[in-house]
Amino acid sequence: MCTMGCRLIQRWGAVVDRRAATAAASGFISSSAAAAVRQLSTETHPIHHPAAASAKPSPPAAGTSPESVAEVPDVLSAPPSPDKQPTRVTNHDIPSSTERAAATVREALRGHKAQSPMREMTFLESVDRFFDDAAKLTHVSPALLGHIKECNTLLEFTFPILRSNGQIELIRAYRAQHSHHRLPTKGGIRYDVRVSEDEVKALAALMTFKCATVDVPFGGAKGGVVIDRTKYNDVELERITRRFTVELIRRNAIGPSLDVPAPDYGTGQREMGWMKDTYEAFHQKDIDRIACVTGKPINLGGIRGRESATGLGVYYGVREFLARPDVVQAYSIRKGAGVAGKDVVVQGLGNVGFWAAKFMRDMGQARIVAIAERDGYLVSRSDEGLDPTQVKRHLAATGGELRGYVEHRQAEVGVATAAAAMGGSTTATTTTTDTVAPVEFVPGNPAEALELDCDILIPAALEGVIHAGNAPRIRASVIAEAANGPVTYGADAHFRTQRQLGVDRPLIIPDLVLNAGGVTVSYFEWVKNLGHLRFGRMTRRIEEKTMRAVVDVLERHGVKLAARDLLDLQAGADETALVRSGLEDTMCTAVEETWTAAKQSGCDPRLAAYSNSIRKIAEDYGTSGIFP
Ligand SMILES: NC(=O)C1=CN([C@@H]2O[C@H](COP(=O)(O)OP(=O)(O)OC[C@H]3O[C@@H](n4cnc5c(N)ncnc54)[C@H](OP(=O)(O)O)[C@@H]3O)[C@@H](O)[C@H]2O)C=CC1
Ligand SMILES: O=C(O)CCC(=O)C(=O)O
Repeated sequence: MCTMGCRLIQRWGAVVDRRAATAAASGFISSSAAAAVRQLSTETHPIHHPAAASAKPSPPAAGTSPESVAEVPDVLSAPPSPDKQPTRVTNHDIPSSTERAAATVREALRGHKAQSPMREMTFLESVDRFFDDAAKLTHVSPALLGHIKECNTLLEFTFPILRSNGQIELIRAYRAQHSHHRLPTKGGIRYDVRVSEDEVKALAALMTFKCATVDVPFGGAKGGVVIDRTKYNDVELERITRRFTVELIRRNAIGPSLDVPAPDYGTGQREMGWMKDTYEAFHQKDIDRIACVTGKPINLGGIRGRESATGLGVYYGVREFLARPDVVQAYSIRKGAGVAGKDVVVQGLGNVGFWAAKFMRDMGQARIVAIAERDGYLVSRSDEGLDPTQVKRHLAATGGELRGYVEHRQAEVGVATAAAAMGGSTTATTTTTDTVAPVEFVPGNPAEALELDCDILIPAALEGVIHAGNAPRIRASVIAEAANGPVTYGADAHFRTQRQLGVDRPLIIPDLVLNAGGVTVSYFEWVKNLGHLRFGRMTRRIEEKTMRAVVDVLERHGVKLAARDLLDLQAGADETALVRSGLEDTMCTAVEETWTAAKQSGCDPRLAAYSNSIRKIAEDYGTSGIFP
């Protein structure tokens, strides 16, 4: 363990010995592995370090002007700044999975770099720069600001897994815990080849500020496993997930009161179920053990509404910003107030993108004009736009490819039309139309979709997609940050310059506010798990009876209610209704607080959200003091 000011970095090289290999070979929990974990979990690896009386503010990040933004982030080879990165200690050569991952990333970045020759800073530097700019709007002391900004703990480790072909492979993984001012720390687990130290630290910092923005009582964390999940079968993915969980257990980096993971890019309910099951195997005496992770399947203690929460929160957030006449005026929002009738482009139809698109269309009456995925993008020129559910179904059938969607729909509609002509019944998917909406598939670089003419652009895949290189070509009136960090500091600086020049710039609804629905409902799930009771279970029927009595009184006084109103009035709130109500309230409050601060400080919503959260965290330190 080494301490550097307020920052504690813990790293352990993997114990790549025969015993670990045998444990992995046996499909994970062999008795020897269990014994090893038991032994290691008794070691003390304290990760809660509020002590920071000697915290010094970190120096400003390199490249401090928009013009000096560094090269497009090469997440693998970007040189670490010496003041922040202690010498890497590992006890083995670079794992083969990391080498393969590196090759894949370099390949992907080649296309990206060809697109944007501008120099750009890393993700973490970008987050740090936003923090620094926002900090100037607060009256927090430089020393405390330094403490709030730094990542407290970084775990980096490797572990072996046995592939189905009998080969042993080393996997690299991370967990960053950015702040322990509130416990547990909280944040998702990402499975992707681009996962790196810089990325998890940036994402963990965003979690800290996001939780403060929506008043969710957690510190920020984020984890990641460096794999291309498409290259592993389900058995291998389960082994990786379970072994990763054990590596967290042995470092005291998972637990209901310590650190609570959740889904992120490349993971979902399934992985959270495996993590929970693994954690439980080692903590049977802990009555709160299922609160060790959120985003679980409902039958394993998950909560209704978590899967769609981030996307629904995105819709609520956009709706709330666009409902404000002063926002519409300040950013000259095309087509004026409201979501209805707006043209929307979505990048990434995963968990967040799908639900965001669905709610924008179904609840907001927006038109989804384009959807981008890895292999290209779909553009619709019809009045009704794209139906995200149909596109998602196609992606599921093709293993994630948009290619073939147009032909597939044509065939579907053709069959339905023929069936209808023969007097046969039509299916639910085809009753609404008998001709295929004019949809075009544009193969190739999905990033081109970001530059399409639209009202609302929803990047819902990865960070850094709107950068200094393509920012001048973005035509959207609103950029709704469903992903974490999709707009770089360089791009943001470009848009701010536009403002100074009196040119219209997009309203950027920042990630700290807009995608906070996920962690908000994770908080509800955690509370549900600690309470050991489903929300609404004790109240729904009594609410129904009370409302029935009220309706009876109204009817006795001659008030006639329509059947639909009667149903609505008498429905007691179940878990889904309560979760959505809590989510909507949280999002509305966050937008209100953010926009109020933006007006007071004369800044954009991003800096307003950062500065509000910095103030809240500083207030926590002010009242709790600094240990010891
Ligand atoms: N899940 C959550 O609750 C939350 C997630 N977020 C953030 O939202 C973002 C998305 O997360 P999530 O939806 O969970 O992840 P998913 O893995 O569910 O979905 C991501 C989608 O984006 C696609 N994609 C990848 N690269 C590109 C590209 N270049 N162009 C277009 N599409 C692409 C992926 O395709 P493929 O499957 O082929 O890789 C996948 O369909 C991340 O930034 C995450 O941190 C934020 C808050 C909460
Ligand atoms: O649900 C959670 O706890 C975390 C969600 C997350 O990772 C995020 O908001 O980026």
